[in-house]
Amino acid sequence: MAASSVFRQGLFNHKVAIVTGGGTGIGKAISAELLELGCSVVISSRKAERLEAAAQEMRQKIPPSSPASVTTVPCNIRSEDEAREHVKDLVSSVLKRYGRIDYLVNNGGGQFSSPVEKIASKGWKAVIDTNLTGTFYCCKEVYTAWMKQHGGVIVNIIADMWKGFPGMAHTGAARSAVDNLTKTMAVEWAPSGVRVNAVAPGTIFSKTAMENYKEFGPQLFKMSIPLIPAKRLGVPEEISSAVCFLLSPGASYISGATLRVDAGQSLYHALWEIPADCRSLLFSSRGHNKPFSMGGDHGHGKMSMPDWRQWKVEGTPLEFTQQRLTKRGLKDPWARNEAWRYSGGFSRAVTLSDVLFRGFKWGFAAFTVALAIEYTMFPPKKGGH
Ligand SMILES: CCCCCCCCC/C=C/C(=O)SCCNC(=O)CCNC(=O)[C@H](O)C(C)(C)COP(=O)(O)OP(=O)(O)OC[C@H]1O[C@@H](n2cnc3c(N)ncnc32)[C@H](O)[C@@H]1OP(=O)(O)O
Ligand SMILES: NC(=O)C1=CN([C@@H]2O[C@H](COP(=O)(O)OP(=O)(O)OC[C@H]3O[C@@H](n4cnc5c(N)ncnc54)[C@H](OP(=O)(O)O)[C@@H]3O)[C@@H](O)[C@H]2O)C=CC1
Repeated sequence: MAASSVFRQGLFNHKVAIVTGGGTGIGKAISAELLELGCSVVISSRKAERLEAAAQEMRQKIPPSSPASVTTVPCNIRSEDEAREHVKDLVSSVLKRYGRIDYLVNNGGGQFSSPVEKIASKGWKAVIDTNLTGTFYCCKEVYTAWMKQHGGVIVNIIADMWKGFPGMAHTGAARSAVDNLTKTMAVEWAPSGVRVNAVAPGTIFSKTAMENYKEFGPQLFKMSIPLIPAKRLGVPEEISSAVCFLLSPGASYISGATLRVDAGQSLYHALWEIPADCRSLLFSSRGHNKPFSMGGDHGHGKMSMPDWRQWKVEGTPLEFTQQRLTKRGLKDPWARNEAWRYSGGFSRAVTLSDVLFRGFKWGFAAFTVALAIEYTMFPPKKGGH
């Protein structure tokens, strides 16, 4: 429940909002703050019991004088053919009950952590269908059924995927797509008086968010702390106030924007660790292509500028690359060609021809100068010998 909103009481009196994933974490904080400001909220997600428990809890905090109410509508936004129908039912039941939809907050979503190479196609689809297609369905349905004629405001919750999302590529791709979708809808739906914005949270602690990552959860959230300029995790209420602002008339001239609510996290380090002895196979052979490791202490937050003097040479590039490719089981001629190319063989060949060319060039120049000197000092006698 929102501690206490910084916004004016009654700001959203008689308005109606749908908040997907409104029964837990960030969605619950958004719903609670909207309720506190007088808005009626429909919370919607897959787990009906958990939704109802959250609604009960929030209901108790609504003052009797407030016009606000909270309702639950179970709905799976994930598109497995019938998802579109689920979303249609959600929207029509809200219109039936309240007769209007002023705000839509697409917060429901999530993912599992996995490196790209380990993501199964079913897992990829699950995350894309939830976060991208589910958001699309909700926006489209709310727009066609209500906002097209009456206006409204949409806020999409995305993520800190600005530098890619190593460890969660599927969600990075989906959220990036929603960032783009936000801009398109902002323009296409402007004539209807619909504003569409997004909020990109940093790492926000909630029990449910942490539990999603099972035993890895506590570690994941703890590991994030040093990588956040504020040196702490965010809390759901800090996302909620940004969402309420974007929904409010205070943001009446803001559309198509994505607000990063991450204490500068997206500008700072990334959680994905690259081993200290990493050697890029694509490193140019011009002078710096030797495999290296960095000496000294180059932990997170400590490395400012690499100290080139600390590079240590470990074998020839070709040896290293061959070892690496053999380890990966790449034994075909293509792999060997690649090994040769990436390890600098190609560049060395280019360098050799360059040296030969220069040799010829300077040799020719020297010969011409020598000839000129000889002709000046010993001009040929007229009339021959
Ligand atoms: C390092 C990072 C730095 C990143 C550092 C980031 C810091 C933290 C930032 C926090 C960001 C947040 O969003 S926190 C919010 C977290 N909350 C959520 O994610 C809640 C919603 N999430 C979910 O419901 C699930 O995660 C999601 C996978 C999307 C859907 O789950 P479901 O149970 O509905 O799906 P299922 O049908 O069981 O699974 C579908 C397929 O997905 C795949 N799948 C599902 N879980 C899987 C798993 N743990 N590992 C592999 N694969 C999995 C399998 O292929 C499944 O098929 P089978 O093989 O057949 O089973
Ligand atoms: N916490 C964080 O650090 C960050 C969170 N986010 C995003 O913010 C949003 C809220 O996350 P947060 O509150 O932290 O975590 P939670 O796990 O608490 O919230 C996720 C919510 O989404 C709902 N949901 C998941 N899948 C579906 C579905 N298919 N249909 C309908 N609802 C669904 C869940 O409810 P149910 O299980 O009942 O369906 C749950 O209420 C998510 O989109 C998350 O990815 C983004 C960046 C960082």
